[in-house]
Amino acid sequence: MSMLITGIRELVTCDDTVENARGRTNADLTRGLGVVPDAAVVIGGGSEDSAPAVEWIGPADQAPAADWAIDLGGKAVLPGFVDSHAHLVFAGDRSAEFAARMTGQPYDGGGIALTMAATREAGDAELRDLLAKRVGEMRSQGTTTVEIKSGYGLDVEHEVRALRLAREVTPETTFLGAHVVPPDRRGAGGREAYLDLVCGEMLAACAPYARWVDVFCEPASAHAFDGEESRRVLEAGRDAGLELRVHGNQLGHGPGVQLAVELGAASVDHCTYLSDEDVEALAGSGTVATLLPGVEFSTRQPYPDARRLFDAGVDVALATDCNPGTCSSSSMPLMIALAVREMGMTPAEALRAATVGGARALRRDDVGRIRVGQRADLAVVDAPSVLHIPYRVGVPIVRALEV
Ligand SMILES: N=CN[C@@H](CCC(=O)O)C(=O)O
Ligand SMILES: [Zn+2]
Repeated sequence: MSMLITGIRELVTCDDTVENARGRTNADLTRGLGVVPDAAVVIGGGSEDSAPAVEWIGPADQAPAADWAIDLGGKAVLPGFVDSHAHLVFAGDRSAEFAARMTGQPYDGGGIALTMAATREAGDAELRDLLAKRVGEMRSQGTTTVEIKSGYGLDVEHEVRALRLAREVTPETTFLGAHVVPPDRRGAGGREAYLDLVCGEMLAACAPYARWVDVFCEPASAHAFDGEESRRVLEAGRDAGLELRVHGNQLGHGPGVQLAVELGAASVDHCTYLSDEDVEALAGSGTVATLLPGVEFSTRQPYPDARRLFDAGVDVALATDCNPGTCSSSSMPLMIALAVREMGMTPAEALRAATVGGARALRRDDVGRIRVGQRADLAVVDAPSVLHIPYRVGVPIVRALEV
């Protein structure tokens, strides 16, 4: 079965091989997005084993026939967002912590223990329901690929459970046993013993359910891990066959970025505090800098300067980091608006960072662009141009197209 989609006023492909159509409204402002104006797309295939794929893209007046057709009536279409950083397997409520921060309380990672307790307490069915609700919330805002981390179980049984549940909804699962040292392990020698567990029994039990290993590398937090501890976790994960990602430089300057680059991590996420050496290291590397503006919004930390990264030639992605502590929003459109308003990105840069940038951060080339042969993961904007995404901030105008 094939489906023809017409009535696409602006098709944003994020494909560098598609030359941005010139001489039309907003041509300069959407440069780099590979725009096809007044376009049509044909989607085909799709079975139990394979996702529907894009079969044809082009001007609507040249579109081939298909088994059935829908007319979007003049909307914009773009690749579904790739949210490459999220923590969705958790229970409990930390809205009071957010409220306290708004009146000056700093964030230090200490609240993770509260979520750990609530998550361990929750049954599988409750966690599965919460997870499904959060993934649904993301789809309803245009996200079609999401990475999900463990990190609120912090013992073997509950870390495995988190990854098993996450695996039910995405192949992009990340083992984050090294999120913080859990409170019951913080006595003398407990820290070392916890790291032994993370790099030994816990990793062995979690690896079958994970693609990635991650670590909260943050010497500024007493709860998280310093450079040497983080290196140990990442190397153990790599030896177990996992690929690497890092939480780095969130609360202060630190070794996270340099370590991620040295070990060839796919992405280092947060990058709130960057030295010139960090930017230089990222620029010459295969490591993406993933910015998480919802965290700066929700912790009142300073927004990093994305311009500095783009000017240095760093690969940049945008993600939500949706989690109960530092960013409770699952909205990629909000991240785009914040990146434009607060981080110095142009709308086109932010849209690329949220699509093809996220795909790079996950080392995926089948998502993040609209291209013949790729997955038909499309998002529809209830407006004639994608520029409306940051412009109409807070208004739910983007959704994943169900095909
Ligand atoms: N920084 C570490 N982990 C999460 C926050 C976790 C929490 O506070 O619950 C983050 O990415 O910001
Ligand atoms: Zn995170």
